[in-house]
Amino acid sequence: MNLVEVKQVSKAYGKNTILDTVDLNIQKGSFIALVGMSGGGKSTLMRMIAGLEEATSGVIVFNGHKVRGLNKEARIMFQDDRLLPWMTVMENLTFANKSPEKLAKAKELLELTDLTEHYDKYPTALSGGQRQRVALARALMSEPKLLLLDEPLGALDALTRQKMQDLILDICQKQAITTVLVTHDIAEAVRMADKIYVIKDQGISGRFDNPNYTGSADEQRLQRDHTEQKVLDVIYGI
Ligand SMILES: Nc1ncnc2c1ncn2[C@@H]1O[C@H](COP(=O)(O)OP(=O)(O)OP(=O)(O)O)[C@@H](O)[C@H]1O
Repeated sequence: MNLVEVKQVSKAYGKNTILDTVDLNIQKGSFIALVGMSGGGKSTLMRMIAGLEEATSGVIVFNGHKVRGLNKEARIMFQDDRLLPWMTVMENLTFANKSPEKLAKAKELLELTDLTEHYDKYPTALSGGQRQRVALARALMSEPKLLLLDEPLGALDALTRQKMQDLILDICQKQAITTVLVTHDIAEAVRMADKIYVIKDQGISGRFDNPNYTGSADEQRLQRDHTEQKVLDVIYGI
C-alpha cells in the first residue's frame, strides 16, 4: 500500500524545468533515498511532497488524498537544525502545545534520543549531534506518518553521523514511519534505505532495491560497495 503517489509531476521555476513528469510511489513503512547531482531537484521533490511547494503540473496523493497546501502528516528535518535559540530543548519540543500529553510525549522522545539530561539547556550549549537529535525529536512530536530528511546529517562528523543513522533507522523501523532521505552520501543511502532512486535529467534515472545483505561483515561490505558503485555509475552516466 502506498503512502505517497507522485503522478506525472513536473516542476518549473520560470522557464527552468527542474522535474519533468515524474512518477514515484512510496510504500507505507518503507525507507527510500533520493540521490543525484546537486541541483537535480531532490529537495524540490521533497518540498512538494511536504506541500511546501506546488507542482507545476501533475498530482501528489498522500494517504489517498491529493496534497493541497501544507501536508500536516509530514515533517521535514534539514541539515541546519532550525532550533529556536531562545528556547530550551524541552521548549523547542513543546512550544506549540504544552498539554500533559505533549509533555509526556516530549519526555518519551528525549529519552529515546538520549537527551533527557539536556532538557533544560539552550541549543547553543549543545554539540552538533545533540542538536540534530533535538531536531529529530521535535520532528517526531506530531507523530508524522512521513519523515522527510533533507541531508540532516551532512554537517556531522563520521562517528556521530553513523550513530545518528542507527538511531533514525531504529526509530523509523520501530514506529513504522515512512521515510524519505535526501543525501549526497551514497554509502549512507545504501546503509539506510530499502530503495534508492537517482534523480537525474529532470526525472528518475535509476532505482535500486537494496537487499538484506548477508554473510560475514567483509562480504556484506563488498556487497554494499557493489551497490554503491552501481548507483554512482547511473549518477555519472557511466
Ligand atoms: N525557489 C526557487 N526559485 C528558483 N529556482 C529554484 C528554487 N528552488 C530551487 N530552485 C532551483 O531548482 C533546482 C533544483 O534545486 P534542489 O534544491 O531541488 O536540488 P537538489 O537536487 O536538492 O540539490 P542539492 O543536492 O544541491 O541540495 C536548482 O537549480 C535550484 O537552483
